[in-house]
Amino acid sequence: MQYVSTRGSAPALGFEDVTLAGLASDGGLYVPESWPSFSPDDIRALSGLSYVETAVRVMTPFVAGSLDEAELRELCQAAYGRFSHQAVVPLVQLDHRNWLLELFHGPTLAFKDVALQLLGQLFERFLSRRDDHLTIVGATSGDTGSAAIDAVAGREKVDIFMLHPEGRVSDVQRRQMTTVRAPNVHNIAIDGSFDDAQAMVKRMFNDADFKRRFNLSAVNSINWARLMAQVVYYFYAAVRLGAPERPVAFSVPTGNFGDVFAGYVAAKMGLPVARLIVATNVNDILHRALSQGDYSQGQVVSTATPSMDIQVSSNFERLLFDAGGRDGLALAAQMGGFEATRAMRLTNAQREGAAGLFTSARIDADGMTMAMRWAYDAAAQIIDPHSAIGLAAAQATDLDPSIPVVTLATAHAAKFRDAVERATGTRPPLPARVGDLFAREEHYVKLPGTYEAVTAYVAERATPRG
Ligand SMILES: Cc1ncc(COP(=O)(O)O)c(C=O)c1O
Ligand SMILES: N[C@@H](CCOP(=O)(O)O)C(=O)O
Repeated sequence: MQYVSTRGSAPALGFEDVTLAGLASDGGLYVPESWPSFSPDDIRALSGLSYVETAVRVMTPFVAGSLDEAELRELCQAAYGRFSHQAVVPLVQLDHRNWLLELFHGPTLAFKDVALQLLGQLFERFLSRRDDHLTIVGATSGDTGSAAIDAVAGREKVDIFMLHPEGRVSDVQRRQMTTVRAPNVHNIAIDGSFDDAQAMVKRMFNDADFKRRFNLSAVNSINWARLMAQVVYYFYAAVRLGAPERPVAFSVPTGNFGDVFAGYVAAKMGLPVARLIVATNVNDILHRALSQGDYSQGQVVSTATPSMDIQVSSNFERLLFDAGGRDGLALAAQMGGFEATRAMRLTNAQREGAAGLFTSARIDADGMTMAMRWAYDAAAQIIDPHSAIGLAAAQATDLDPSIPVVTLATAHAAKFRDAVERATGTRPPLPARVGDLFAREEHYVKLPGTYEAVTAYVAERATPRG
């Protein structure tokens, strides 16, 4: 399998190189040169398989040329062996039509673990083949940071620098990052938003000299391997609900457009996905883009769903590329325009290409609270605010009532205890695996939100290439 850049001028690479590169050298994102195809029989054959075996079947075409099936299985077993639920991602029924796919049973209690536990294994395997060292720089609005740190803490061939927006993540999220004691882990709180942090990370990748000197790689969903691992659970859930015979809709709380783009990939591979509901909070750039063609960056507003307080969604570029006809050079010009003016209109081809599968909803604080209360009162489920945004969007979307709707439950309620308590009157306890979080000592630096301050900090501590 070869991968091409959404901006059309970086060299095509195989899976191993794409995983280690993160962002393409022309500033674009890597996507497979064509989508693997699963026939109805291939999908039927997934029925009854464990999560690990489903993962091996779904991901094998994407890693071809870099890992054989036995190697992939070994890495998946190591990654998903650390989940606390036998099913890895259990499905829970809420009513006759609504389901939750619980993606938060990994070590750091959010869906990010599903991909990042595997990415940690992939880095280790590929680096041992080439005797190399990586510097990971990442941006987090709360969950990617802890999941990535957990996946690479203590690994000899990797240093990780994680930027989070100071004061804009929950206490549990911050402590999950800053209480990890390992010499290769560096936490940086910046004065700014997640968007500022993400822009800095991309700028470091686009500085060819800096990228080469420190051998930068990415753990954010700009890294293709992140999305590949997330495609698996769409297959796993849909097969349990009757695919390929019965189509299934998914509602996805969305920020950086990675999770829902993985659903698009599953549909492109042949999974009968009836709808992908893009659920945003009031930071609604994606809702405006999909419903009106207006992709313009608004001011970020802090909400009770901090992980989705995002106004520039990295992976939307992947959709614009694929749905718009895969013209990389045209997209490079369009994205250049966005980077200069912070606004762009989708082309007709991009809008039509997305319209067949996507629908969107913007959910405000009241909608989120009502969904949390409904899940608690009607189905005895305590859900986190992000999952509630997804559930509210599912309930607001008009669909054929015979189609099951799966809301992706992206985080454990305990990560957002104050918001959950406000909505339901119940304070979720911290699960045993993070039970002593508030007794541990925190380690992080605060830096001004400038590129110069952050790169100077990284350059002083990262291992330069020999
Ligand atoms: C709990 C939670 N829900 C939803 C999202 C949004 O996912 P994505 O950025 O892949 O759209 C995030 C962060 O990305 C998150 O941490
Ligand atoms: N919500 C994310 C933001 C980063 O998204 P990613 O999927 O691109 O890593 C977070 O929790 O950090």
